[in-house]
Amino acid sequence: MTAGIIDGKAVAARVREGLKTEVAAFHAATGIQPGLATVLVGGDPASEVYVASKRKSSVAAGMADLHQHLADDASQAEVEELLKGLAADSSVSGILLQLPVPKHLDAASLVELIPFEKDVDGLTTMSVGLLAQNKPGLRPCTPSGVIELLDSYEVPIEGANVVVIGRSELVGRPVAQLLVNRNATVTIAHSRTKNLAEVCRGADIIVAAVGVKGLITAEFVKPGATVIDVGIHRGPEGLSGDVDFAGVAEVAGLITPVPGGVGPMTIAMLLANTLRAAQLQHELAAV
Ligand SMILES: Nc1nc2c(c(=O)[nH]1)N[C@@H](CN(C=O)c1ccc(C(=O)N[C@@H](CCC(=O)O)C(=O)O)cc1)CN2
Repeated sequence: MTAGIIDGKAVAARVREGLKTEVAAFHAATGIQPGLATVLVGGDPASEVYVASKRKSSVAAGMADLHQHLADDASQAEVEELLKGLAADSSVSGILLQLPVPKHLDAASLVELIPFEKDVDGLTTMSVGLLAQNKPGLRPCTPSGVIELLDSYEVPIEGANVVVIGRSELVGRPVAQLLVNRNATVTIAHSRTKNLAEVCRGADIIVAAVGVKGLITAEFVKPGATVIDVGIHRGPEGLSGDVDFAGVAEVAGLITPVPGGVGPMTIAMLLANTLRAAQLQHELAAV
């Protein structure tokens, strides 16, 4: 293996430590304890694990845990009622609707009930617009985590050729926009892209967020390129990503592992967004 490993666990731990100090300082200066309302509908096992981790990490950072759990058969109206209540509650700094929600619910319209200043997932139309216009706002957590990893390992973004594989609203589109806002030259590849391996071989940075286990193999990668794997696949042999780690690590300059790469950054950036949301609401209240 020639590639250096990007240690997401270590970067996330550093971010979380810094936030703990910032939260304490904000609390002491304003009397406001940032509060995170995670909303889980149903009992999807992976979602339960992620939400438990978000709650534990928020408390460790000095925030209030304002978790809400609704049954699997909660109606659209019940979830709407809950979200409207949280939107109006001044003790709630950030609201997060854990995805996916059960199939009978319309996730997109539920997300729109979150006011932009509490949208710690950065998924509302308002937050997406602010990102597109490169205006201050709350950015989606996994994409911000990708940028934080690149910055932590001093990977140049400005002027870099980046291929993002995947165009989801949660990861592909926002990460591409964040990279464009940092003056990268970005190609968004997807299931209809022709000659994907050839397109990827032109990249200084590859962000794989396509949801196909092991799709990115060594022949997709220019020697020395940075490879960021956002995929998570559970199999009998444990977790793996969209990247064939062993093969690609022979060619890449830097690579994220799965687990221990991008995943831990998602929760660290959520905490950063929750503090930022509390600060934003404090500033808006003073106007
Ligand atoms: N409302 C949201 N829903 C979902 C999001 C999101 O950002 N907002 N992202 C994913 C799931 N997710 C957080 O919710 C998440 C995924 C992975 C990890 C993580 O730490 N992964 C670890 C492995 C953990 C494990 O053993 O499973 C790693 O990669 O090292 C954290 C959060 C979908 N839903």
